[in-house]
Amino acid sequence: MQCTSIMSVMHYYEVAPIRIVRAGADVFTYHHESSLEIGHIVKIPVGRGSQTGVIVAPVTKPSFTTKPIALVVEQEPLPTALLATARWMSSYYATPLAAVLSTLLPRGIDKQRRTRATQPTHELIREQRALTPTVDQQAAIDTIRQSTRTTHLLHGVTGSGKTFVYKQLAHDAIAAGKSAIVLVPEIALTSQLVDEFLQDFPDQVLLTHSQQTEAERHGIWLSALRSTTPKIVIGPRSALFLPLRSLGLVVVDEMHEPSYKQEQSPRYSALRVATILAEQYQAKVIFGSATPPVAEYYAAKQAGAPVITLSSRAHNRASGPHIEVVDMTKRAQFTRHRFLSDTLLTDMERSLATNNQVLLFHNRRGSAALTLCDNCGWTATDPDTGTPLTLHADTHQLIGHISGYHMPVPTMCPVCRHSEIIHKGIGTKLIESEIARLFPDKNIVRFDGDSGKEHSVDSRYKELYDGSIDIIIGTQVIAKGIDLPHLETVGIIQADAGLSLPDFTSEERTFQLITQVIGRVGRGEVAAHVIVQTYQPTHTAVRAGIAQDYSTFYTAEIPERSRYHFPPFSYLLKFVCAYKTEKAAVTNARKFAAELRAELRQSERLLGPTPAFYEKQAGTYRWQITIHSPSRTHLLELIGTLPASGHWQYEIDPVSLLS
Ligand SMILES: Nc1ncnc2c1ncn2[C@@H]1O[C@H](COP(=O)(O)OP(=O)(O)OP(=O)(O)O)[C@@H](O)[C@H]1O
Ligand SMILES: [Zn+2]
Repeated sequence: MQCTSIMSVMHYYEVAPIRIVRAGADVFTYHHESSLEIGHIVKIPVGRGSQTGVIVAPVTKPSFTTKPIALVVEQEPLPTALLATARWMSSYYATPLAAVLSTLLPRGIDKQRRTRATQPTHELIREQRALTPTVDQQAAIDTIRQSTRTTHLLHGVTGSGKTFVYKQLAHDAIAAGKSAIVLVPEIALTSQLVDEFLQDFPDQVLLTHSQQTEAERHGIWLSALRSTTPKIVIGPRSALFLPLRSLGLVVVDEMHEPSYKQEQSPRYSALRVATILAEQYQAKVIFGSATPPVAEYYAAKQAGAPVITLSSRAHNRASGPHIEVVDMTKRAQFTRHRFLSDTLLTDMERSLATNNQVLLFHNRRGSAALTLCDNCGWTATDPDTGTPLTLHADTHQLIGHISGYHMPVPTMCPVCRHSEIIHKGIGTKLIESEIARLFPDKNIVRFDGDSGKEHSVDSRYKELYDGSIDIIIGTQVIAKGIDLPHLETVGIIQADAGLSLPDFTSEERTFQLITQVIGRVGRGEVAAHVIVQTYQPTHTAVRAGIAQDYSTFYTAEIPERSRYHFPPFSYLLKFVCAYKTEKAAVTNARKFAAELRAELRQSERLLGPTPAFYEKQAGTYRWQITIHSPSRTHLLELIGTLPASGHWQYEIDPVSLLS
């Protein structure tokens, strides 16, 4: 009734819309006739339309007139810890709160949906034995249990049994009535981890992954929000944002993986967000890896965060593999095939004869990296990016992996009309076709960015585990984390392939991949072999990778980072502009660089402007400027000097300077 509503007290709230309403404004004031809580998701009128928003604070009646909140979308408010984390992300990454909230909340949050089952339908695959913890594992568990710190780095060599440590600490969290989040770097590793956790926590696992539909994601989000019992959440970086009532543990498994950095705005690091979230909930975080990023390792030590080491393999009969290095410049080792050495082929044959598995790793997709004319040197390049096109022989296409550009393979040179078009370099598709020719009766499966959903490690995990796939060929997708009992021979086709990329993390990435791939074997009772083929056997990243020697790599890499002002010694800020013409890109980049130089401090360095590695993209020319600074705060201030135009993008803490 009219008069009672006048009599009743109005409540005023700051509401943060999940779409940007006006640049620079994160919150707006609205009123509601009943009392609401911080974190309530509501519908608010904005202009002529309506928007979803989140209540961030109660306020006193303002002097201006306010509009009413139209509707409360969810009875259960968002956990305040999650909201606080969102606000932290907004300021730490200099990103509007709306952009953060729309990342945090599921799409179609205001839709009414039929409720559905959220338990993963997963048939248990891995054989479970009751494990007695090793001395190292028990010590790690005890240290983390007793620690009063938030973040812990679990540096455990490949096969050291980090999963067991995670599970024990997850049991602790559940026993205390708190949830746990276990992050996996990509869907490839989900099945294995879900299997491990479902065995221990059959009714409590909530699984999120990138291939779920909008409705499925929403369903899982709601069941987290409404759940009164603790859950084990398993998923990619976005799993951090499930609205849990309580949280006792966050695990970031394979913390060195680049997928923990989001590449669209907000360009956040799941590692940083995990720590902030855990602080809000008073939970513990474990970053696990056999190859922690050197910058993270250094920072953890500096901050006095516990660094816990598992230095040997967990399985009592695991002896580590026998490793052989093949120098690719010595062609006498390649009498049977041009890139599959005699040693590798012999070892493959031996494993296959005894029904054991073989894994071949190569970090290049497609069939060949370079297509060129043997007569005049013309190279097939992507008109959008200026970088070489990759041959995909199965579809007779040349494809740009960044732009998606494709064209049929030319039968003659477009410049000199010569018919000798040659293809150089090795890709996983070429390896697959060669292996299929050499081993025609074997079950061969390729896993890489081209192999599609039905050939993902996740969907074919059972065949990988039980050994019915004989030969596994793949890129970095198969390099990490997987634990396969029948795997006996591992071949690295060209260990130095990644070193040619001009990026500050290329060597680290090469070291990590070699270490991780070798670590796929020698984990159990099978006496395993690894054959590492490389043109650069003496390169530090290659040598330390082969020796599985983190400390050698770390000791060599840290002074390099210091000398060239890279993390952990400097923070990085990258500005990239995109213009229709090269001239405009150069002129504007130079102009902004001059403005930035005027703001620079003594301890800071500006590099550029230079053409971006992918100089041409989507019909624009891209130029970039990089700033190295010991002060992250000052870099955030520099973002504030960005010209107000749609031509510029910035990224703070980039993990690559190439994209
Ligand atoms: N205490 C134990 N006793 C015997 N076997 C164990 C023990 N702990 C783990 N294992 C076994 O050792 C193998 C490796 O364990 P896990 O996959 O957890 O290694 P990881 O540390 O995660 O390695 P990676 O870094 O390569 O992923 C698994 O097969 C696991 O079942
Ligand atoms: Zn030519």
